[in-house]
Amino acid sequence: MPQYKLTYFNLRGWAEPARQLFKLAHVDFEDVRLEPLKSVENGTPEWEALKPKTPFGQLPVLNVDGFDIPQSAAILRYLGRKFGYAGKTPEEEAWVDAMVDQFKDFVTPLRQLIMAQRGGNAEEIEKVQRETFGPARDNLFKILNGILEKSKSGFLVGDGVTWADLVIADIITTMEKLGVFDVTSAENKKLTDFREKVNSIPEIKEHNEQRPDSVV
Ligand SMILES: N[C@@H](CCC(=O)N[C@@H](CS)C(=O)NCC(=O)O)C(=O)O
Repeated sequence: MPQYKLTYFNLRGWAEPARQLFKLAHVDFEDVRLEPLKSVENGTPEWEALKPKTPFGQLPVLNVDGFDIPQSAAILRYLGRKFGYAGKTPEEEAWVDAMVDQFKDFVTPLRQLIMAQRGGNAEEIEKVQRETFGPARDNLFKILNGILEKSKSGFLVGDGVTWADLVIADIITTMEKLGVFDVTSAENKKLTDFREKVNSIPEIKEHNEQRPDSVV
């Protein structure tokens, strides 16, 4: 069995679905958590020392028997294929990739919202919500709702859970914690039920109950 080491900050962020994949597959890994960044520009001493040694100067990085893999989606695709959570056919694999690519298009507006919330200026938060984050979220939710409507399994792709489900379920949690996803809203019912379905998988449930909590 290879030795896996996943290095990230002490956040859910870009690493959480990979941590969940290890739990789902019952595979041991070293969960290295650095102090969270003080801000995107201002790192921490332990990160400053590690950054130049990482392939792309960012985390997460997965190390497999001494071999480094950067970029969260590459890590997830690699683990998903190895552990059987990447889709059952090349077409399903393509759809898993497409779901996560679609989500990645949403990251810039989401980051703008997080930065505006951190700045604490109510006018700026309202502007980002109205002009960038809100329309991007509505577009993503329309796509996700359409897919879930047609899904026979309740998962996004095929008849079982894939790494795309873990990514999307986790980002719903982040949005809830940021105050921009209302679990009580009827409009959000499909997405709320979807997240519940993913988070009810026994291994995921156990992992989520034991993990350190964070907003992102
Ligand atoms: N596209 C990358 C984004 C990774 C990323 O943004 N990492 C941030 C933390 S969330 C980071 O390492 N920041 C520290 C830095 O850039 O110095 C991925 O998906 O892995």
